Amino acid sequence: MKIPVLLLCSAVTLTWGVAVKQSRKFPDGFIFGTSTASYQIEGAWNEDGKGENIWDYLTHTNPAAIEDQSSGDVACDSYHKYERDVEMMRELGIDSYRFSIAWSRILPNGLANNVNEAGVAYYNKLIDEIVKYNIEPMVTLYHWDLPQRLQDMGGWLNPLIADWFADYARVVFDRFGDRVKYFITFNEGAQICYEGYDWVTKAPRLNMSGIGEYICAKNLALAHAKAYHIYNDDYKPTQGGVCGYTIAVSSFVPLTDSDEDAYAAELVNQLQWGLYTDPIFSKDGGFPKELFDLVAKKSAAQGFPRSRLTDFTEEEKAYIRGTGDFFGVNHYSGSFASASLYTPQPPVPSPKDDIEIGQFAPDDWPQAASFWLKQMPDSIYIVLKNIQKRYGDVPIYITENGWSTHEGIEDEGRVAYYRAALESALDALDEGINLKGYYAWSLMDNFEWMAGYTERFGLYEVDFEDPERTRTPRKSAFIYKQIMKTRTIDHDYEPESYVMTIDEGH
Ligand SMILES: C[C@H]1O[C@@H](Oc2ccc([N+](=O)[O-])cc2)[C@H](O)[C@@H](O)[C@H]1O
Repeated sequence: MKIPVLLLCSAVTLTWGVAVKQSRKFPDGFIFGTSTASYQIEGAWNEDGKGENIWDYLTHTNPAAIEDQSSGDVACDSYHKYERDVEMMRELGIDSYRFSIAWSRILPNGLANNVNEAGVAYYNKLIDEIVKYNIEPMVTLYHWDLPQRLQDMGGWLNPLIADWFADYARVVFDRFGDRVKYFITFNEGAQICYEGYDWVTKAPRLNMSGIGEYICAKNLALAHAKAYHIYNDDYKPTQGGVCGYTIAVSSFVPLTDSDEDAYAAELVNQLQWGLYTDPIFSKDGGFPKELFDLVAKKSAAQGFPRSRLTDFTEEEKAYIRGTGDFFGVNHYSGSFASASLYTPQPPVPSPKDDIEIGQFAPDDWPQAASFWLKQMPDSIYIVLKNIQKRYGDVPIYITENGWSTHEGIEDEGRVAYYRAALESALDALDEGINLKGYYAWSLMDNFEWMAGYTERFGLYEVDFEDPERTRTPRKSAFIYKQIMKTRTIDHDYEPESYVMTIDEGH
């Protein structure tokens, strides 16, 4: 067995026998930012008319599902502390802030007949505060917090949800599009559909194995396309923004140079992201061919009269194709893919639809606090090349990238991860990949879904024992600030002190 050596594009060259670092610069106009999501930071779960969402429902009815039996009821309390959040953005000197809107905060029962003006007012205050300091807001319409009333009516399995989402999207564009120029419809299709309706690792935790994900994937694509067309036809001409889609993309590299392992890597890419993004970004539209054929074959062998993965009509394909102004990538890690070597060790994405593809993540890759997160060398470069190969020169934003620790201000693991990740992004830029920006996950510690508060991703530490939810910058905050300020990566830079200030102009 031959394990491929990854292409490591080194930033070190030899001059007169001495190793010197080339100081490569991020190009002018490259956007640096940080990301968060509503349920993970806002709290105020039932204040000022907000409706219940599927994470409120899950954490209240089944607290044991969450590792520390916690919830996002208060979280970072950003609903009340948003001014401090914006102050942190100014301290860091970010260009842009990605956050999400809680659907049930502005439409309490999910439907657009009843707009909660208090919820709208909260986002108006937040957006006004952001733009006041020349920070560009990037808004995700849906980061997993579906109004519970819509889930009661089937959630993402009910085809009517495409219209419910489109109506919600129209309210968002209408109320906030004068100041928001970057919209993302969905955060991570596979996590919404596969984890929510098959693997039961995310709300609503419905086990519709082998079919739930596929119904959801189709409804999600149609919902995205409807929202995109509304923006494109009714708002873009006057507001002039863009509307994209964000997906989790890991780097899957064939373990050997055999055809079987190449097929395994292709299939795992199709399972993780192609199922969601091919309908939007591929030349021909529709679901990925290999996966589509495989599910059809398996369905037939299982006695189903038709495939569990229902195809789009030609009209639907045409309606969805091309509905992405940019491709948002949430990238964290990767692994080798093998057709034969099945190694049930974390991180192992579940073999969806019983497709057993071996995932091989070497022991010597650094391990984060999250079981699924290992630091794969040069993985951003690999991922961006894969996307370019699949969809050409579509504009790409890395909308999330980050590293978890258990706690602590001296977060050397996160510092090393960010430096390596950004070097890898520079490698991709050097090769002309159309990468427009990079958002660190996350601005601050927050509610990490099923892991509760046991894993921390923040540039700022949050004290969840403190009613004030005090935020304190970690070492990584100073390192990221220095990178953004100089637009270069100085691997020797050490902060003089851990006192954060706002630089002139921010
Ligand atoms: C830590 C953040 O995780 C994001 O979700 C994913 C999903 C999939 C992978 N993956 O490696 O396959 C990584 C992260 C999520 O969007 C965000 O909210 C955070 O929880």
